[in-house]
Amino acid sequence: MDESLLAKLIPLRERIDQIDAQILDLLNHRALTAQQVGDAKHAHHEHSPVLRPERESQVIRALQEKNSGPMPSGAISSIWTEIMSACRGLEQALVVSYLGPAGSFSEQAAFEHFGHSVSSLPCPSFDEVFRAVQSGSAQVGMVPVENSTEGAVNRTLDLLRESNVDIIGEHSILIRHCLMTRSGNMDGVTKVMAHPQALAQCQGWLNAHHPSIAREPVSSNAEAARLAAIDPTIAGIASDAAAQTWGLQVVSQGIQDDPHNRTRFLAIGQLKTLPSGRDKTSLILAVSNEAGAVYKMLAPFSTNGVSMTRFESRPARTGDWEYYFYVDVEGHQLDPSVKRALAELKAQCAFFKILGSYPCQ
Ligand SMILES: C=C(O[C@@H]1C=C(C(=O)O)C=C[C@H]1O)C(=O)O
Repeated sequence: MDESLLAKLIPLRERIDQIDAQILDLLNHRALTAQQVGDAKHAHHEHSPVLRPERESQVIRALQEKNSGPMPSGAISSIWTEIMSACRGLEQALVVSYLGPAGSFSEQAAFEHFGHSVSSLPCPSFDEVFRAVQSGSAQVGMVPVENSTEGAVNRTLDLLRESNVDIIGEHSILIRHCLMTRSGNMDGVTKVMAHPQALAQCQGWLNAHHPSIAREPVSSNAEAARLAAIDPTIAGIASDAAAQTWGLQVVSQGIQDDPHNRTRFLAIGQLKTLPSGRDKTSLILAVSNEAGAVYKMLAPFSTNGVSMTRFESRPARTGDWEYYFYVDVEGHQLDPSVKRALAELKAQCAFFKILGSYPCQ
């Protein structure tokens, strides 16, 4: 290296080493303090939850507001997610269930949301993810609920209605699909495998580039990658991370039809999240199949000044054109206006279920 450059770098690197030593000291100081919080919670109530999603959101938002740069706001969020994950991990490793195997987008969402100091429980289906949370073998789970290209993830909607878990957070990620094989080319490939959602998100590209190769749905994209790793006649559609996890070569990158393809995931658990100051409430409603019923059903939101951010319907499977309506509104169920709207809805709806209030991402 150039002598004059080296002369400039040496003191700067020494300064960075000093700063890192200070950060390390502070991190340990923080970890000890978080442990004291844990001890205080435990002394107060043996089963007090270690994870407080609203507190973690408040910590990150407060730092983002305080931040004057040049650290980007997104970096503040990912760095502190990891710091809090490590602090929590000292008290108790949070067990997180999600649709596996390793390398799935659900795994990515789970790590981005809860940090890496967790214990992972990859499951073979969404049903198993819910079951793990409900039985307590996982404290939290991460499931996809909607995609910007393909819409609702119906199985998740049904499981939210059937099971007894709370939504405790949301996390949306950009979904970039890759086509991958063992060899890095498509020679001898007879099947493209992926989760049905991924096949749908890439159908235009597949029609244009590999119209004659059969498409076969499997339980997850990472599962397709796992299968492609043992069979050279299979190409998988999955994430970059899955290609690395399963030792595959990427044939084509970014093959999703929409370059802005995003999936929103929900964090689920068995705990009630308190207001964080910027929250959302999700619920399921149903009314009788009569003229004007849906219009009337929604009136309590507008009369109480509550904004609706999502409205989705699922057939109730009665064969009678009856539906469950999945509604997201701004605010926490403990906020006075939301509370009033919910009380009115509960009194008038044939079906009413609160899925949870949780911090907005
Ligand atoms: C330390 C606490 O417990 C956990 C860890 C947190 C942290 O490291 O900042 C924040 C919230 C909780 O999930 C707390 O409740 O403040």
